[in-house]
Formats: sequence, structure tokens, C-alpha cells
Amino acid sequence: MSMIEFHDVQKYYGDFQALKNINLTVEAGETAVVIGPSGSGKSTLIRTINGLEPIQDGKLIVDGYDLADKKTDPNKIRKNVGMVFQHFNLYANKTVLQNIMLAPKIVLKRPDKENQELAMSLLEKVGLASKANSYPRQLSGGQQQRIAIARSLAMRPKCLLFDEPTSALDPEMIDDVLNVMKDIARDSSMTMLVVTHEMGFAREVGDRVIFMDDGQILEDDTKEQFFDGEPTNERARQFLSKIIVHK
Ligand SMILES: Nc1ncnc2c1ncn2[C@@H]1O[C@H](COP(=O)(O)OP(=O)(O)OP(=O)(O)O)[C@@H](O)[C@H]1O
Repeated sequence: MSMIEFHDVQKYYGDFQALKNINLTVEAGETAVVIGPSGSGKSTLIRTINGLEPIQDGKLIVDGYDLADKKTDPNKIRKNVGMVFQHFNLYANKTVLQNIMLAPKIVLKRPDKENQELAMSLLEKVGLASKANSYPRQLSGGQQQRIAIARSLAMRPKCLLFDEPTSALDPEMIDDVLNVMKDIARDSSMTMLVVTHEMGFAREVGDRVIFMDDGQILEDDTKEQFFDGEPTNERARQFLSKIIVHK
């Protein structure tokens, strides 16, 4: 079974069609990077995967659950499919450690000792073990995002969705977050779908590059095909040529 399957998916905001005839399959363990111009539907695409945005037509199967079926409880999907947002969304009145331990405690009923041990090992992984008892406001944006990633990993998800995780960060913090994401992509069998404007990351990490424009997937290539070959789609070629000029 594939981790994610879109079949002819359509998504509207009122009269506006934000996703047009999306067909996409992502296998377990794959890392796919979603790129494209602003407003092309990238965030909408990944927000449909964990049910944050409903779809209006087509079929969307995630981790075996049918999202087009109104009877499907999105919480069942969110247990195994985590999301890292642009704006971290940490709980301000909880410490870093409490932030990481909360969902596993409530949703998975993980015992405290095991929960804390895993949380501390994840804090070490993201290089922030010394901040366990700090509050989010005492941390930089880059540190908060690394905590948000640790918090998602604490659920031991099968799939992690990243929605422009570095877009709200000062430039000097971006690499710390990208390095954590690269480590995860390298040493895990987890599926990762990453919406990003960081082409260096896409080039280095993605098994696949998915190019979107105007609510459609126009290219779905290996990173070698996309960056070193010639995308077949004219709009993808234009997008790439602009990036290369600005690099
Ligand atoms: N809640 C909403 N209501 C109405 N229109 C929306 C809503 N969210 C997004 N849109 C529209 O849907 C289109 C796709 O938006 P989306 O955020 O998915 O694009 P994006 O590719 O992620 O853009 P960016 O790179 O700027 O974040 C845009 O035209 C946007 O204005």
C-alpha cells in the first residue's frame, strides 16, 4: 500500500479552484519536495493530506484512510501523519519538554518515563537538550522550529509534512533547521513531503521534485531529471531559469 494516493482530486475555496485534477502517489519512505511559484497550491496540497483542508472531488487515500469519506476521522490520520508549520505553533505556556511530551502522553498514552526519555533523545538530535526547561518565548525562531520538529517526531509518525518550515526564519537560522531535516531524511524510513522555496535542500535531499503551478502538478521528476536535465514543462523551465539567475 502506498502512503499517499491522490486520484483526480479537486479542491475549491468557494468558486476558486485551488487544486486541479491532482494525481500523485507517494510511497512509504520517500522524500518528495514540492516547489512552485507563490499561490500555486503547494500548501493547499499538503494540507489536504492530513485533512486540514477538505477536498471536493476525487479520491485521497492516506495511510489506508479515505479522506473523501466524511466518516473518516482525520485524527486517525494525524496520529501517523505529522505536520511542521511555517509558524512553529508551539504551546507558549508549556516548557520545551512539555511541548514534546504532550501529544504522545494524551494521544498515545505513552508512559511518562519512556515519554521523557524519547523527548530528551529527540532534543539531543535537534541540538537543543540544554533548552528542555525553557519556554518557547526564550528561544530564537530557528530553535523553536527545531523543537516543533522534535515534537512531531515524538509521535513516531509514518509520514511528516513540512509546510515552508524555513520561510518565517531569519537567514542565519535556516541552515540549522534544514540540517535537522536532512538528518531525518537520511536516517529514517519515514515518508517526508516538504513544501519549500529552498532549492539547495530540494537538490540535495528530495528523492522526487514535484513542481506545481496554477493548482496543477506540472512536473514530477527525480531531482536529477529536474535540476540537471530539462523539465519538459515550459513553466517549470522558466521557474528553474529564474532560480538559477538568483542563486
Ligand atoms: N482559505 C483560503 N480561502 C480562499 N483562497 C485560498 C485560501 N487558502 C489559499 N487560497 C488561495 O489558493 C491558492 C493557493 O494557495 P496556497 O497557499 O496553497 O499556495 P502556495 O503555493 O502554498 O503559495 P505560497 O508559496 O505563497 O505559500 C492561492 O491563490 C490562494 O490565494
